[in-house]
Amino acid sequence: MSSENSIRLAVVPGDGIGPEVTAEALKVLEAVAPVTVEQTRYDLGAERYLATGEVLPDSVLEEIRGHDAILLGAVGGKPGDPNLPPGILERGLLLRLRFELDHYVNLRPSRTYPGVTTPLADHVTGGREIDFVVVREGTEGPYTGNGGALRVGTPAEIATEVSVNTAYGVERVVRDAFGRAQRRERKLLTLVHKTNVLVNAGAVWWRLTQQVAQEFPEVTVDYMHVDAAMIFLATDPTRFDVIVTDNLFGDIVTDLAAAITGGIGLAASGNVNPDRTSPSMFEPVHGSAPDIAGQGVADPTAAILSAGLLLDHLGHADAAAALEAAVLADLAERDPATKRSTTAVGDAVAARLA
Ligand SMILES: NC(=O)C1=CN([C@@H]2O[C@H](COP(=O)(O)OP(=O)(O)OC[C@H]3O[C@@H](n4cnc5c(N)ncnc54)[C@H](O)[C@@H]3O)[C@@H](O)[C@H]2O)C=CC1
Ligand SMILES: CC(C)CC(=O)C(=O)O
Ligand SMILES: [Mg+2]
Repeated sequence: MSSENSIRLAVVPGDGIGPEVTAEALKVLEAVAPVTVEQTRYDLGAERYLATGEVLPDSVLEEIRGHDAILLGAVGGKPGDPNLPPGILERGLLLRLRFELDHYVNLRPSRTYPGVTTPLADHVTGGREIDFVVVREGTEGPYTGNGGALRVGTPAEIATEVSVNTAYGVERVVRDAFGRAQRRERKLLTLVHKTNVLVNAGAVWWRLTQQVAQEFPEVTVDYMHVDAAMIFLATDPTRFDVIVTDNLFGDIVTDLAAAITGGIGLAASGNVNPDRTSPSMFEPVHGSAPDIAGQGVADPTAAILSAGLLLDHLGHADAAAALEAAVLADLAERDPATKRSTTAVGDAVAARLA
């Protein structure tokens, strides 16, 4: 039975720890009132590719379009796996979903959690909480597949990956980031780029940031070269509020952001289509973690929090808040000396919602 609280969810568990953490996110989603989930599971990933040669058939993509949202675990094999051509799943499945569904806002919040220790000493954060969001452009940059290689395997080999930055693509993600900054208390937006070297792409980002800033007079605009931003993420992360950046820089920045706030197992993300012309996709920041896959030790918190972002995106703000509160309570009571299994964490969070 379909109702306004029912979510038609496409689930892509994927590879490695993807299915393990997705199962826990679904467990928690099913425990959150008043939403109900009607799931369609898609067995996309390494196993299907190896068995059939299929990565993302067009018919499957069209079916996925018919859902309210997508929950994805992670895709990809062990780096260097001879059975998987490099990027076949990352580009052919994950990025294809992001591009085809126009997920131009890759939203990655980062915050400290009560009870969670971080690698940063107290003197670095000055006792203040880290709480920022990275708005990573999701459909352009060097990830579009523009490039190639000549004279492969010879000493004269040349390989290129061209970064694509359109005014259309940059302006829309920058405007989204300004909107988020406007709604936050500190109203501070930091553009992170490398305008001193990547002068063509940098000029588009710089100019459009200055231009869109005119629409948001309450938002303070800052700029930082990406290398310097790494210094400040490690030494003074509370200075950030909203970071807007391109697809590659955002990918790297958000793994560091995860590390400084308690680990990659806690970092959630949403691949958002703000115009709602297609379903948005929610997934942990991390990958398929082949080094721990199958051991039942992956932390499913990032996947669970990603399900919270999904609820919020679909307008279930109360359910999203309840899910986040349950995760926070669970984190606050975690004993770092006791390692819990993936399912134990999911069970504990779900139990708080029951
Ligand atoms: N969105 C996606 O589907 C992504 C896929 N990948 C793919 O995943 C594969 C592995 O990539 P890596 O670079 O190793 O990144 P990764 O994020 O999978 O793993 C990096 C490190 O973090 C640990 N880790 C990751 N998630 C964890 C969790 N939930 N709990 C505890 N520890 C966790 C792993 O054990 C590993 O030591 C590759 O095939 C890569 O292309 C990588 C990033 C994102
Ligand atoms: C395949 C990559 C684009 C996935 C990734 O590392 C990410 O989105 O953070
Ligand atoms: Mg990444």
